[in-house]
Amino acid sequence: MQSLVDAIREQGVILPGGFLKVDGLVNHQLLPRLTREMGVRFAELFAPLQPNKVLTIEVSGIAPAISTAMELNVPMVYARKKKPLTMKEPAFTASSVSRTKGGNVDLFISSEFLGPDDRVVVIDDFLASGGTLRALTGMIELSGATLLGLGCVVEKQFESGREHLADLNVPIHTLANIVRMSEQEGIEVEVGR
Ligand SMILES: O=P(O)(O)OC[C@H]1O[C@H](OP(=O)(O)OP(=O)(O)O)[C@H](O)[C@@H]1O
Ligand SMILES: O=c1[nH]c(=O)c2nc[nH]c2[nH]1
Repeated sequence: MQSLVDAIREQGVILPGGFLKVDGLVNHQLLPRLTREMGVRFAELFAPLQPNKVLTIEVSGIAPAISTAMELNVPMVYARKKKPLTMKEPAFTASSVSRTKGGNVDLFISSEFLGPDDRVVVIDDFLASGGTLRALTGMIELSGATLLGLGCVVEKQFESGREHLADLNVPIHTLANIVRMSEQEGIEVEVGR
């Protein structure tokens, strides 16, 4: 998605520890036109698989996921990082690591909203190590739903998440790909794959 690549070139900041700050478009402030375009692109890529649900994880996955779900006209469910008292049992759970906040997080999805009839596309903001997507796909498996594909707004190719998830045997689509980045050479970003 060229508009996203341009925005990352303009606004992306490299932080210590291999983090890319794109708070002005993905992780703090959201830009309606850009977010809508993300959904349109993901919907084009995944519609042929006939999903009936989009799954993501709070918090930064929600915007691209709802944009995609609106285009596909299917419900969007997000995994919660704290179990609310309104959540009906049984809930599917998994553990993942919060990359930006540090530490382990427990994830919860109610069996009310994910089950064997669901054909699911997972959308998130970043594909880095792939750990978060692994946790989400584990919950899909527990629920008996079918995983159709994975979509992320930004891929950090140098963290090899795509390779780590290859055994899932589903299409992985990203909208912008960070090939490499360093404080000396800057951000090398290309249209996703
Ligand atoms: O591929 P991985 O190595 O798992 O990294 C990607 C994950 O890291 C971030 O989550 P985080 O909990 O840090 O942030 P958020 O609360 O903004 O969603 C991001 O939102 C992805 O979910
Ligand atoms: O804002 C972010 N920047 C990153 O580099 C990153 N990697 C995983 N999750 C991330 N979130």
